[in-house]
Amino acid sequence: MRHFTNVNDLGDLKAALDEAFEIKKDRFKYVELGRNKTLLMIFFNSSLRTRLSTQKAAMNLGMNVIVLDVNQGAWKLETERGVIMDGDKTEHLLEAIPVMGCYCDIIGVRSFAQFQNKTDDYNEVIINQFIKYSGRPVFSMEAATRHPLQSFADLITIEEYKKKARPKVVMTWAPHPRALPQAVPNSFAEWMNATDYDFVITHPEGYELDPKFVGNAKVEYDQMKALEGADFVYAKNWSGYAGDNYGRVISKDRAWTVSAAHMAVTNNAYFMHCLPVRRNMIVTDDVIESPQSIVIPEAANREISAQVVLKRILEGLE
Ligand SMILES: NCCC[C@H](NC(=O)CCC(=O)O)C(=O)O
Ligand SMILES: NC(=O)OP(=O)(O)O
Repeated sequence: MRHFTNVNDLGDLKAALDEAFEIKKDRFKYVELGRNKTLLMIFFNSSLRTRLSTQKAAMNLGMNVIVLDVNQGAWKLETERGVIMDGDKTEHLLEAIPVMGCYCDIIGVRSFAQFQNKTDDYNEVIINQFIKYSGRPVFSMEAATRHPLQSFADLITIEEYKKKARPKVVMTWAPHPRALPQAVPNSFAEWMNATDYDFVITHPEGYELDPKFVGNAKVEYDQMKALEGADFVYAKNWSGYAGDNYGRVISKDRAWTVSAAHMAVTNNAYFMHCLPVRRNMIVTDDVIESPQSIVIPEAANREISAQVVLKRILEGLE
């Protein structure tokens, strides 16, 4: 594997899951693979899980790791071409990217949607410039439209906890005070569509996601109806995608906050969230603290998903 930005880069999901469970049994089996190889992780946005789990995965593979928080200590980067750089931005991404490529073997990039230009966001202009100009394999640590390391960890988690071959998985929108990207729900939908699970998406009207990601999912506007009989409840906030609602908060309706009353109509479902989560906005304290909440094992699987991806990229290095 050269780059990793979406589900298709992984190929056969069954094989990827087998590899994940093999690694989970013995995390240090491939500790020689990354010897003298350097991972550079670049963060344009904050992170707890991605940063720690990806670094741990790289260390399990024997790699060296460098982390750059672009907003803390690096020069301010210009991303648009053709701009007269007479403002506060010191360096252009077009020089910074190939320079960063000189110091490492693999690059991970976190760069959220900026909500200034939907076309740029949905064309993934930032991570695609890293792919084009770094000369290195690049993987997404959450880009503008997808968060594939998260979705892969979510899939591993569902496979570990499911009690039937074809569980009902419901992704529900939940309220949040700020405008959040669509990357996590887009990506989760993309990965769920690559399985044969019974997959349902529920959200208030106006929160329709890009049809490209919704795929064959059933969209149900009645949250309680959607949750009936669910085996997994995957909560997430996202901001509007369609038309003028792009990047906007349309509703903060706390009737959508996942509570015990919501979980009561499910098939004793497991509760999932990628974290960080705003308690009593997205989910009530009692639900996230309940035995059915698997948010911690879900986060733990981020180390495994990252390790499969790094292992495959290392195996593909010339
Ligand atoms: N990678 C996990 C989620 C990251 C991001 N959440 C956030 O920015 C939360 C910010 C806040 O709660 O203020 C998102 O939704 O894509
Ligand atoms: N779930 C996730 O990606 O968390 P961080 O934003 O903390 O990395």
